[in-house]
Amino acid sequence: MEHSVEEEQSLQNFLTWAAELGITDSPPNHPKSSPQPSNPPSCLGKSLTVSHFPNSGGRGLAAARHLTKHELLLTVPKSALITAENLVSMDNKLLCCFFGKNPNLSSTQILSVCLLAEMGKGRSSRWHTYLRQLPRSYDTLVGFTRFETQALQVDDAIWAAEKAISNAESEWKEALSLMRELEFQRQLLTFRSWLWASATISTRTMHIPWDEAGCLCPVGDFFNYAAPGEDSIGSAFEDSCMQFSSLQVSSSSKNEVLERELDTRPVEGHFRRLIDAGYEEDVGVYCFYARRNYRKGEQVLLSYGTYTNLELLEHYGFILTTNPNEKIYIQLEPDVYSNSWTKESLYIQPDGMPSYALLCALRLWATPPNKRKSVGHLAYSGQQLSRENEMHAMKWIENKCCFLLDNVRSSIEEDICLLDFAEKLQYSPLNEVKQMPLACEVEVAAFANANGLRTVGEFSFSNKAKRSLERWKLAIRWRLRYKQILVDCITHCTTTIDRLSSQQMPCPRTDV
Ligand SMILES: C[S@@+](CC[C@H](N)C(=O)[O-])C[C@H]1O[C@@H](n2cnc3c(N)ncnc32)[C@H](O)[C@@H]1O
Repeated sequence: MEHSVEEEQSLQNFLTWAAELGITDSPPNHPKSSPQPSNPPSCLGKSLTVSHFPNSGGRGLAAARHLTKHELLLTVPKSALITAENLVSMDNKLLCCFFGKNPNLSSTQILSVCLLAEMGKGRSSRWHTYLRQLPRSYDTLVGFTRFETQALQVDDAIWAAEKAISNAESEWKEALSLMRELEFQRQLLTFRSWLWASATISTRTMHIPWDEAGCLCPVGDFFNYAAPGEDSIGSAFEDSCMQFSSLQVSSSSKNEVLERELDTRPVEGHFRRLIDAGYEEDVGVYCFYARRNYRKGEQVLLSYGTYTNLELLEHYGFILTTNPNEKIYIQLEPDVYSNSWTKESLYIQPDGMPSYALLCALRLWATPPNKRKSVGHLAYSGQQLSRENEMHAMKWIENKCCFLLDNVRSSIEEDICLLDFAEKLQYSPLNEVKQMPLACEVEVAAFANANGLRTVGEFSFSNKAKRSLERWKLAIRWRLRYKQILVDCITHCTTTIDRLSSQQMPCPRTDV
């Protein structure tokens, strides 16, 4: 990716500014800390450098040298963290508006208002150098147009997008009177500006114990994401702890427990780090650690938490082709559903296998009601109950997957074709996109229509259409992965049924 001289200069200014705030990748007492000042002064260069990774997050941080697992890589002092508290404390207008009043807004709404107020100050903002580095637009679900939302094809995903949009709209309306009271410029009062602020917060805030909205963490928010467990071969304990680490995660109480643990551990030393990032109260610093060893030049990644692809799309605006935490939730009919399982435990895994709970629930359902009690303990311990029972359960899952696949508008082959076409639209000169694949005609026409393009040949895109193309591709990639998992599940079920039906041996338990 090409970067303008201006962008490079702006990044360099930002890194110098960050160094002045005390942000550093070679903290004092760090064994790799160097007394030599860099020229121009920069907060990076000893352990990390800014680099571009086109297929895994774009701008990110690369290892500047060999990095060792659990090593402290970056520290950001509390005074450099951008929180609602410090934005309000340095702004008289905000202070007056909030002083003694409860604006009845959530902490995230308050941070959005503060962020927009800061944007309104332009160059005079204390955080101007940081704010300039922020993306101008995001691909989170909340920014999906109607066409892009429909391109997700699956009801649950469409519903998630519609809910995100309507929630954002309500939150914006609730905050409008405060923003008017603060005399925001007209442009900052728009829903578009609100979406930008809330997406900035959703994609970049990091957990802090004293504010649920989290904080913006200059330089620390340059780390791109890897799913917990994806690139670290840690112990089960370490992996489960990683779920609660770093970028704003769902449960603040879990974080508090974890941070209490962390406070007792030295920054460097013999103890293994439990997580890869967190605010350390005793030193008043946000610390980032290497989750594994890295070779020089490799991208250093952070776990923001455990997310399915739909959740990643909703909160961060991207998906992973290989996401170990992907799940296709399966709704059971009332006659199959057992209260013993939470709905979140009933799903198909990314490898196409039914989850433990789903299989247990179906094995019990496939057992005659009068026998369920006597075999319950076997089912709950994950055992196969009988050959017929297993075949019955597998047939149910297979039928369910076929039903779900029948309910989406396009096939896997069509999606692959469409994705290929959409990629070409982006990278090929116009005249190379000669023929539109027939199978994709309807959707391509809908895309052209939604973006005010008269014909599919007219693909010299406006910036708005380019952004829409990105989100459309994300929607296609999301639904494609969904369908591939369902197909893998069908293969698993049919293979199991074939194997069981060819077995000659009678099963030990023929009573179920
Ligand atoms: C905390 S920021 C990371 C830095 C960001 N790349 C930047 O340039 O500022 C999080 C955002 O980076 C992108 N991102 C992070 N990890 C990614 C990944 N593995 N694949 C694709 N995009 C990713 C997403 O846009 C996400 O919302």
